[in-house]
Amino acid sequence: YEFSLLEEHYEMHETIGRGGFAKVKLATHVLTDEKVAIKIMDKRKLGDDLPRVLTELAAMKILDHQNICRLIQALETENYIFMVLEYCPGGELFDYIVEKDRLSEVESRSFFRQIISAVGYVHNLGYAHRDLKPENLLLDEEQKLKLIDFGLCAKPVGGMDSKLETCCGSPAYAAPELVSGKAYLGSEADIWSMGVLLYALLCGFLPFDDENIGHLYRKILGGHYQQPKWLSDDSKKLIRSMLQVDPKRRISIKELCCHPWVMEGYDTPVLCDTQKDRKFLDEDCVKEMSAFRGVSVNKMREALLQWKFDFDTATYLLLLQRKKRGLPISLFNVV
Ligand SMILES: COc1cccc(Nc2ncc(-c3ccc(C(=O)NCC(=O)Nc4ccccc4)cc3)c(OCC3CCNCC3)n2)c1
Repeated sequence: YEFSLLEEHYEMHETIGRGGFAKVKLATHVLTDEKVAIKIMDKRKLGDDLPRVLTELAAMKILDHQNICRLIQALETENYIFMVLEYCPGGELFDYIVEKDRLSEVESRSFFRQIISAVGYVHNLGYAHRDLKPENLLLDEEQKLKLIDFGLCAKPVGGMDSKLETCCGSPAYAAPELVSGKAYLGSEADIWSMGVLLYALLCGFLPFDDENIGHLYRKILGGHYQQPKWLSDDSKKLIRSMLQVDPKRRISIKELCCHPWVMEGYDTPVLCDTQKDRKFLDEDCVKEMSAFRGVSVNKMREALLQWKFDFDTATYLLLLQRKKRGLPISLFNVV
């Protein structure tokens, strides 16, 4: 029934994640044999959260950055919304840190620069993420980070939302102004969460942690945390500048991009703009698709440049992914 259209193009596999009201299944795009993650949302269960999902879908169609998990196709049926998303074979950054106990300053810096770039890009578009944590940072096949918003908490900046802990699980990464239910700026709250993230990368545990949620809130509002002896002075200073209880005293994204600790070993500040350009299409992929679909190259290019996130957009993006991985992109012998 509603899944049949999807199942013509994707072979569904196991569920790899369950969020508030979303389920994510691993799937294979039949035509290109590429793996994808399909987020399935039941509109009947979404209730008054439906507008938030439509906001996220609209955001995903705009977000186009090398460190953000990209939308491949969007499909709406009577009762479901399907988001076909880039599959990240490396899994969650959370598991990567747990496995390695904690990361070196060099590796933490490499990851943190990618996080700054992705969050800065989202902020420049007027969005805030609001749920930055290692579970929402995935690793692709080149160990690059991809930001996702699994808990469906992405909202336009400035929104007041005291329901955070309900839709986004543990508030260990949540800023003081957020846990105290005050009105807050999403971009400032994201900086606090990035401070908690950097601490988690360098230490392997959280700065504020307590199984009793009341004690956890008190620790966050107090802003006191341990400084393990292995932390360098520069990393302690950087973390301190992000974990400022008063949001107005917190370092900004712009200052982060060229902070001495962030710049160490690199000769360029972090760039928050995208390296992708939607006006440019890969001609090999367009040609392959036009031959396969029996339409002219110009017609195929025109259709793809509309970025409708339909089955053609999906085939194009997954062919491009294959090409980037050095795999053949001929569609005829894949079917
Ligand atoms: C190999 O073992 C493993 C093990 C685990 C995972 C994987 N791979 C793997 N790849 C891709 C996904 C995925 C991508 C995007 C979205 C999403 O919700 N996008 C929407 C989105 O990103 N909005 C947005 C982004 C930025 C700003 C604003 C809005 C959801 C899921 C995945 O999910 C599994 C969950 C499991 C629970 N923790 C989180 C990930 N898993 C692989």
